[in-house]
Amino acid sequence: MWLLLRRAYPLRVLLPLRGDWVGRRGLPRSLVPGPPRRRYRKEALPALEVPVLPVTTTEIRQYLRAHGIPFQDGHSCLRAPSPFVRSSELKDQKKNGTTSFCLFIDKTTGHFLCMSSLAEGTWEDFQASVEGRGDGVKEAVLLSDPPETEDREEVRRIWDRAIPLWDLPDPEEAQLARVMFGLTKVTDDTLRRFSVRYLRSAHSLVFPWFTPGGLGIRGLKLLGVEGQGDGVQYVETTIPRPGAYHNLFGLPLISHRDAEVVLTSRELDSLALSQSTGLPTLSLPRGTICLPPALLPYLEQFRRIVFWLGDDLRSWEAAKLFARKLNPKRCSLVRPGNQQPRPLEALNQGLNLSRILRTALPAWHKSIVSFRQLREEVLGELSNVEQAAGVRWSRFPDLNRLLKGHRKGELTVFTGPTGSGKTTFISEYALDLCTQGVNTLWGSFEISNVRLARVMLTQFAVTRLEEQLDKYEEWADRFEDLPLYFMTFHGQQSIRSVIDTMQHAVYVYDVCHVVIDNLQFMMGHEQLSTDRIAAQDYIVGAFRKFATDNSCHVTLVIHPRKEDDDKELQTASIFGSAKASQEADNVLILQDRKLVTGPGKRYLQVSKNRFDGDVGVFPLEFNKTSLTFSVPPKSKARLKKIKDDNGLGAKKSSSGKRGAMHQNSETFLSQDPNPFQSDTSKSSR
Ligand SMILES: Nc1ncnc2c1ncn2[C@@H]1O[C@H](COP(=O)(O)OP(=O)(O)OP(=O)(O)O)[C@@H](O)[C@H]1O
Repeated sequence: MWLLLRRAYPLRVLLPLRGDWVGRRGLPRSLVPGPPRRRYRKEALPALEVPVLPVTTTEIRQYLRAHGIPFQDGHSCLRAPSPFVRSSELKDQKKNGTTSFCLFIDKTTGHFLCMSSLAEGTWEDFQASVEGRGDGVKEAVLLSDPPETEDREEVRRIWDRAIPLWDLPDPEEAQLARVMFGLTKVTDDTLRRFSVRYLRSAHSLVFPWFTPGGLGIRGLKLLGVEGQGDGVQYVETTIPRPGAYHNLFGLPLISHRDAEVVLTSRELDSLALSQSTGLPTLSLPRGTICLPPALLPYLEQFRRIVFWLGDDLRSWEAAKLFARKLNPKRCSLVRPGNQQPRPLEALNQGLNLSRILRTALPAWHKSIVSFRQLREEVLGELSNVEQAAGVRWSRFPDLNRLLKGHRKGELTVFTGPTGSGKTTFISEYALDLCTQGVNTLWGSFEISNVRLARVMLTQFAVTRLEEQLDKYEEWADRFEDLPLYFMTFHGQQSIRSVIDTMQHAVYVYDVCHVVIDNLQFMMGHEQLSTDRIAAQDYIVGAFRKFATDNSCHVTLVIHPRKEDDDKELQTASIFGSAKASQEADNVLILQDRKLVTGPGKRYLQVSKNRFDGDVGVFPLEFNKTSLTFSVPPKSKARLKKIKDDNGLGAKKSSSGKRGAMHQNSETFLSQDPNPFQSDTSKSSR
């Protein structure tokens, strides 16, 4: 197929995000009116601010009762009559017999949405309006932001230019488009029901986002195709930008009587599913990346929700996380596997989609499970060994060789001497994952978010932006679309408020990696060293529990204890008791002493790896211009797998406790008093 496409379209057409013919969103310049536009935003960073005391469901219930507001308990929301519906609309609702309980209050955050007026706001906004503290402007203030004029115009312009596939004047072009998107078995009728169009100038499908009630168009998603090696990959562009694109594609086709729905991660899959099963189906706006709570009210009506997100382990993990938000008791999951590809592929392979749906497994597990309930999950891991090892770094191949990947639910402890570049390194390590779709929350207590974002943006662009300010907007736009969030804390914080913020981020933004820089900022002002050690143990325990309970990776920066200047750091050099290294799944040490052959040279030592036991060390070279660390191409010192880090590991394995430290049977170097000595003969590369 790729050859066919190559012949039909010049390469630059197939690579819509590159070249000078594209506008800011990757749309052809002809569709982007006027000179380059700048966006002025109040908040440049997606900073996370959480009320000091997050509200609980019990408090919401008590408040509603105390104010005489009737409510119904739903799966993820409480439903109540909306104070934001005008009296005329209320009369209409009564006449039509439609329910007046159209206000949905999120049980976890208190955030509300009025389905009738589309007013939305925080729990505090709601209280203010109930108590008449809204200064008479409540509706104007609370009504959800209309799309920016600029976006509205762009949406309208594209939508008007796009045409149904069957209206394309050249049948060959229509056929090619169908082949390109795998739509040869999807009928015109299906495309018509879902109002899918085609934009010839960008060779993209256009999926509309209609306002509830179907009166207007609120946004859209363009799906193009890009060449990648011998294959192709789909490229999505949304208007508005991904963070504000909350379209549940297929919603206008859902009747309020539908009690079941199948959720997919792509519009194309929903087309295939609907056509071959006739079941109600919706696709999530950003696939497996997130399920924004703003969408939960639209899913409240369903008694049963089946997730069929894709054919890989990542889709399976995302489905399990999303099911938690929707109440796992009503959710079932289609397990990825050879015989269960994603819906569009299943349709194209002539499989029976209804039969696959019947194999969906309940998402809900009791606290005690039998192997029978786990066997499918174990099979999933065994048949996707590479994916089970986690997301691989693109900039740090040696880290992949040792740790194999970045996995959900783990705790990584990272240490290194003062001023050695811990923040700089961990910033790039997290950015690398974030650019691959790992939703990341940063807690930077020492340096300001602006400074941190500046470092990250430089690393992202891999260039010194100070000298190329004309490129700033372009890079900043791309950076802004990363699933990256920052806590607004600075200086000393209580562990409780930090954990609450993390919990909020997991729920609202599906964050699956939290970086805490650094733990010392949660330890209060205890003077006595015994108090400090106890405080640290408590905090490490809290992060450990958080990581496990939320399937979220936590990377914790901890300062080392004061050591002699000429000593290498070891696992035991981490400040405090042995708790941090015992609880951690991975221990990383940034070493900057000995064998320093040039300025900026550092070594990264993996001294604990619970996943498969491989530990070792590799060099990092600092590039002062781009603030990046990279493996020097012709370095003599190469990755070395080492047996032990002189202490804790040996103790632990002899105690026979859980943990895969040092269990790997690969040929290790014998215990080396100086692990950094270059030894190319034993290089693993
Ligand atoms: N390998 C390196 N060589 C030279 N300079 C570096 C290197 N790594 C980082 N730097 C620079 O050193 C400064 C301090 O780096 P950074 O804040 O990352 O260190 P840190 O270990 O986190 O410090 P702290 O111990 O105070 O938390 C920054 O200006 C950074 O650009």
